[in-house]
Parts: sequence; structure tokens; C-alpha cells
Amino acid sequence: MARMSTNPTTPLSHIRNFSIVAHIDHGKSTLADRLIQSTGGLAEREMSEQVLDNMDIERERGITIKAQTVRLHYKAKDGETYILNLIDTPGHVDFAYEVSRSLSACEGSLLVVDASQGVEAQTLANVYQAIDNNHELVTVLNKIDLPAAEPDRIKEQIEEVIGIDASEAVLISAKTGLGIPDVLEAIVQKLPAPKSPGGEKAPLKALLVDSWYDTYLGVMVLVRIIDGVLTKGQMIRMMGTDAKYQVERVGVLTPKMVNVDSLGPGEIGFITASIKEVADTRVGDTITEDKRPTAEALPGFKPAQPVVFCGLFPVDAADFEDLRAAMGKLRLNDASFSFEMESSAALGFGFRCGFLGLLHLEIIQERLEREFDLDLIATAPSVVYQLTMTDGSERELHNPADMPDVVKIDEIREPWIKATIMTPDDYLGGILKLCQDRRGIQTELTYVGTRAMVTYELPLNEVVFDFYDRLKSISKGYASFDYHLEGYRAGNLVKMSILVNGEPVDALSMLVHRAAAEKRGRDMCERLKELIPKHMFKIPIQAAIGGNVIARETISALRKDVTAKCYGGDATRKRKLLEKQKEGKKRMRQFGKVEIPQEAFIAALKMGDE
Ligand SMILES: Nc1nc2c(ncn2[C@@H]2O[C@H](COP(=O)(O)OP(=O)(O)OP(=O)(O)O)[C@@H](O)[C@H]2O)c(=O)[nH]1
Repeated sequence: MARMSTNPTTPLSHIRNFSIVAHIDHGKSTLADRLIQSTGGLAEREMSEQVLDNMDIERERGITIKAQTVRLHYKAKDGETYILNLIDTPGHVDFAYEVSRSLSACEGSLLVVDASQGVEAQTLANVYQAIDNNHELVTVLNKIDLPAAEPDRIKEQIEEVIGIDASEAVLISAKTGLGIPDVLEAIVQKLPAPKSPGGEKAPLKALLVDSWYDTYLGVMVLVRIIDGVLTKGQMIRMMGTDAKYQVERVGVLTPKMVNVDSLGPGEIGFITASIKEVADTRVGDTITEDKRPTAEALPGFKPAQPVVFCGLFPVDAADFEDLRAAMGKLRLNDASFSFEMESSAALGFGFRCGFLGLLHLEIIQERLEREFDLDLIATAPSVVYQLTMTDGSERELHNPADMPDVVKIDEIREPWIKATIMTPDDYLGGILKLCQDRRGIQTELTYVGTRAMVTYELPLNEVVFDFYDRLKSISKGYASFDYHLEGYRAGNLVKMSILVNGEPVDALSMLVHRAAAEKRGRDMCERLKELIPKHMFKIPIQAAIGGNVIARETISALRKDVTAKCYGGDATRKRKLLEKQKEGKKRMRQFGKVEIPQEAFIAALKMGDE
């Protein structure tokens, strides 16, 4: 690791801390790479395709998950050299909370809008978060190399929809590099320098912005210094948890890690301090010096709460311990992912896991399967319900299988979201119908040119299954979507169980709205009928509420034994068949006498065309 001695007294006037806010795919990562490249942060050959998105899955999916930061040195037109700290923010709705905390460490943002697409749902959500954090904004219109780019129209649109002055927007192509020097100059000229109320002589006061686990260095903590100086060897104290640590390493990311001796007011960098787990570092906490603490902590953040839960079970029971170890490893780096052991009659031992949203769930599941080579069954995702019992007590329900006896429940409340959808008006009809079918309540409908912006209140429970997928297919990918949680509302919810061959399959039980139960039950039974292979006997599939069966299908029995043909015949063919069968068995779960293929669980939960 390179060592660099920095002067802790870099004047505040020569520091700019900023984020980039944008809708997914509008070019945030490409722009960040360009900024790094043009300020010499990395030599060309060191630039992997997208430096800031440094996890494999992120790269594959092209989304940014964990906020990262880079320090750039920029020599401006005034002849002075500035330190520019770029804090990357995640671009997806599930990670809105991480966006907010990254923004709180900076004074300004680049608002990047694709000049061929214009303002999208996440442009709005993210820019309002930046404005809430009192950020100054530099508007950047990207992709002006595209023939479809309409910078003038998009400028107007930004003014109209967001209500900010876009007349001085910087026109760029992050792809070709056009306009990048203008962006750097605008950062220095238009964004404010950080402030330090106490200055460098004051007791240390630093914001814990983020933390992550590095295989070689252990827990790394990203900090933003407000007052005082953070140095190597210092004894620090986390004011929220009252934990003390000795600082072992102070550094900055360029994006390579570079050790420095200290960080002064306004600066952003990382420290390591023999911290055991990411969970020991509370994002939003105030870090101070143990022997000379600051009088007042910074206003903290509240921790991100998981909103979607599902069970993850190994297909092969022997993988249970491996699954536990793999989850422990993932959690090291992701404090918002939670898990606890659970056992299910049908699926054996597994874990009940909590996620920030559906994408978060998919990413974790995919990492477990791919990086740790585990075969998993996921149960129906469920939101967190609040129950008021008839005896007046309150409880939370994370798993439909744990639903108490209905006679003991006074009220069930479910989380509602406020969703903003932007779409070309051709697809509006289909989208309104989708929202309506999912119990949505329309609150606003406006037009920006030929694009409609519609806001809906929706129960989160109706969104967790396949809402994104449906929205995408209805709008051929042109609609954009963003949401935030609004709060809990009482609803007429019932637990629907699915019985296969008379046995309840708890992995498929779910809470549904009473009015939608029959239809959902019928859909599930029809789907399962297609998904479960025929057996030697008839298999009834039923959906039930309490003791009442509300839908039923039957899988007819196999008429002939397929392997019978092989007797006395070709031995290799027979062996192959048997091997195939064995292979298939691995991917099945046995329910009583019935084997259900793993894919059936997920497929059965998709709601299909309404
Ligand atoms: N033509 C053109 N394409 C661009 C330009 N900038 C980015 N792109 C392309 O647009 C796509 C999205 O760019 P990214 O930089 O990954 O977008 P992003 O906003 O970081 O996306 P997330 O990481 O998912 O938030 C990529 O295929 C880029 O190559 C540009 O100036 N012109």
C-alpha cells in the first residue's frame, strides 16, 4: 500500500465533497470513472470497467450497492489544487437509506440526467433527498453524443418537474469524455466548501458514514471529519455505543487505498481499528477522541429496518451449517441483512431472513447460491405485519406460518408505500390497471410532455412479489418506479394455506387480502398443478383459509411406468435415466409422499397476468 503524507491543514476552501445522484442507467458510474481517470486517480490500465462498483454482482447487474468514496486531486483554472471527495451512492430504491446517509457527508451533488431520457422516478427521489440534505446542485446532462439527446427540452423538463434552475447545466458525454473538464470546474466553482464550526483545534468530531469488511484489513470505517484531527494511534470513542478503539490505520481511497497520517476538518477517509464486526459500527454515530471528547454528538441516523422477510432453506439438509457460515460472512459486510434460525415441518432447518427490499433479497440469495455454491429454497417473501391481539398486546409477524389463531387477533396492520411511476402515456392504461388490481389508491396524475407521472398508495404486500416485473413488461421497460414507506394501515387480511396431498406446505402460506384470496388461491392451485410432476397416485392441491377450502385442483396419476420400457433393453439408456432421476431428486423436496421441484416454489408465487 502506498504511503502519502498529507497536510492535515488542507484549507477547507480547497475541499469539495460531493455525490452523484441519478436514475439507474443514466451514467453515474461512467461519469465517476471519467472523473477518476481525468484527475489521474488511476492509470488507464488500472481502470477495470467500472471502478466504483467493485463487487462482482454489482458489475453484472450494473447497479451500485455499497457506497464507496474516492479522493481526487484537481488543478482548477484558478491555478489552485483542490481535493474533491466523491461519495458514490446506490441507485436502487431498496437502498434509499444508504443514499441518504452518504449524502449527509457532502455539501453538494451532481444531478445527472440522461439527455435522451429525461427525468425519471429515481431522479426525483434522489434529487429531493439531496435537497433535503441542503445540497447545492450542479446539473449535468449526459449522453449528448446520442442522436436522441434533446438537451434543451430536458433542461425545460428539469425546471418544470424538479423546480430548479437548469440554464447552466453542463452538457457531457461520459462515454466519449466530452465536457468532463467543465464538470470538474463546476464542482469547484458552484459547490460550497465544507464547514467546520470548531476548526482543527477543536476536539475530534467525525461522522461514521459507512463501514464494510475487507478480507485483508478487517472492518473499515468511512468517516467524515467535522472538527478536529483524526490521527493514527489515537484512542477514539464511538459516542453511540461507547466503544473505544485505537486507530491503526488512516487512509484515503484514490480509489486505491493510500495510507495518510491524519485527516483534518472537512476531509473524508477511512480508518481501521481492530473492530471485530461491521455490526459494532453504527452508521451515523459520532466518533470522538476518548481523552478529549466533543461536547455534543451529531444527530444520528436510525438504523435501516428490514421490511421484507423470507425463509431460506438448503435443498440438501446436510448444507445447513455451510449456509449458516455463508450467511455470517455476508452479514459481515451488510448489517441490514438479518437472519435467525427457523425450522419448518416441510423444509427442515433453515433461516428466516430480513431484507431492505426485494432486490436486496434477490442479491443475497444469488450470492449464497453462486459464491458459496448452495442450493436453496426461498419461501414466499412476506412483509412485516403488526398485530393487535384481543388482550390488547402488540406483536410483529415476520412469518405467515407463525400467524396466531385468528380468534385471538383484534387487528392486523400492513405496511403501505407511496409509489411514484413515470411512464410514456401509451402504457398508462395498463399501469393504472396493475396498480388498481394491487389495491392501489391513486393520489396524483400529471403530465410532463408525453410522459405521465402518477403517484399511488399501495400495500407493500402487493408489491413484493412481482410488481417490478409486471411494470416492466407492461411498459416494455419504459416506466420507472420509486417508492418509500408511508406507514401501517389496518386491513382485512387472512392467512391462506396451501395443501398438497392433504399436507400443508408452510413455505407457500401467505397473508392475503380477503377480497383477493379466492383468486389468488385459484391461481396458486392452477400453477402448482402445472409445476408439480405427476406421481403414481392422484394429488389434490388445495388453498384454504382456516378450515375452509377455497380452491382445488387435482394432478392425475401417472398411467404407465416410463422405465418399464427399458427392462431387458439398452442398459446404458436405463442407467442414464436413473442418473437423470437422481439429479432431479436433488432439486426436489419431499412433501409427504409428493416431490415438489424447487422451481415450483418461486414460480407459484408469481401472480401472472391479471
Ligand atoms: N451513449 C452514451 N452512453 C453512455 C454514456 N454514459 C453512460 N452510458 C452508458 O449507459 C449505461 C449506464 O451507464 P452507467 O454508468 O452504468 O449508469 P449508472 O447510472 O451508474 O447505473 P447504476 O450503476 O445502475 O446506477 C452504460 O451502458 C453506459 O455505457 C454517454 O455519455 N453516452
